[in-house]
Amino acid sequence: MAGLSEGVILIATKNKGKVQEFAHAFGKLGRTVASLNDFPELPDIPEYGVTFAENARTKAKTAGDALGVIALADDSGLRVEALGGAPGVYSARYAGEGAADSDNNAKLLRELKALPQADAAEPLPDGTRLLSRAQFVCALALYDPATGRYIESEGTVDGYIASKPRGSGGFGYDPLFWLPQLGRFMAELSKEEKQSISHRGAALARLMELLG
Ligand SMILES: O=P(O)(O)OP(=O)(O)OP(=O)(O)OC[C@H]1O[C@@H](n2cnc3c(O)ncnc32)[C@H](O)[C@@H]1O
Ligand SMILES: [Mg+2]
Repeated sequence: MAGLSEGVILIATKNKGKVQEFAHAFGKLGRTVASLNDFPELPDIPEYGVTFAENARTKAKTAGDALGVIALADDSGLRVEALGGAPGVYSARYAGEGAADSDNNAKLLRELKALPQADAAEPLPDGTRLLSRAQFVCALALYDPATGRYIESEGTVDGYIASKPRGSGGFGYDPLFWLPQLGRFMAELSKEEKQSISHRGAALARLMELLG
């Protein structure tokens, strides 16, 4: 099994969008990251948890124990008010196991447009509707296999799900997530801007505080 060089931070994820965001955040601190894409021999980690925090702990522990290094895991997703908090912990597989981001986004729009209820806010100037309030959530777990202990944090960001996608940055549901505080879509932000406002950026800042 390939090893991990000294000082490299292991992110227990296979999501390339997350890897890029962590690489950006830790790059500013002079650190590089590795991910589970660098260890294809490790089996997929099942996500049976009913909370983001539970799934984050499972991913960090499984990867950390398997590789014998400190591991940082991220479990995240989207809570949509008009859908009673769905897709929540099922965000990655909303349109089915192995679903692509585009499938999940298409299902989200289908579900929201099928609801009888009124839009959540006035349309944007170009007529794009704001279908529901929504919140991105990110739970982080840092696990040390030497002690069996975790350091955990959580971050959120509030916004709206728009009726049409905009922007080509980020990943996942970013092109549908409109930020009223910026008047822009999450997928229109640079990595730096996204880190400063996102659920992941907030969770990471909190984790750094806890680490002192
Ligand atoms: O479990 P790992 O390997 O980390 O990768 P994953 O993609 O399966 O990640 P999750 O289980 O945490 O599922 C999170 C899903 O929520 C969505 N999501 C999370 N953070 C997001 C973000 O910053 N922007 C857009 N969508 C996000 C995205 O669709 C992810 O697939
Ligand atoms: Mg996952």
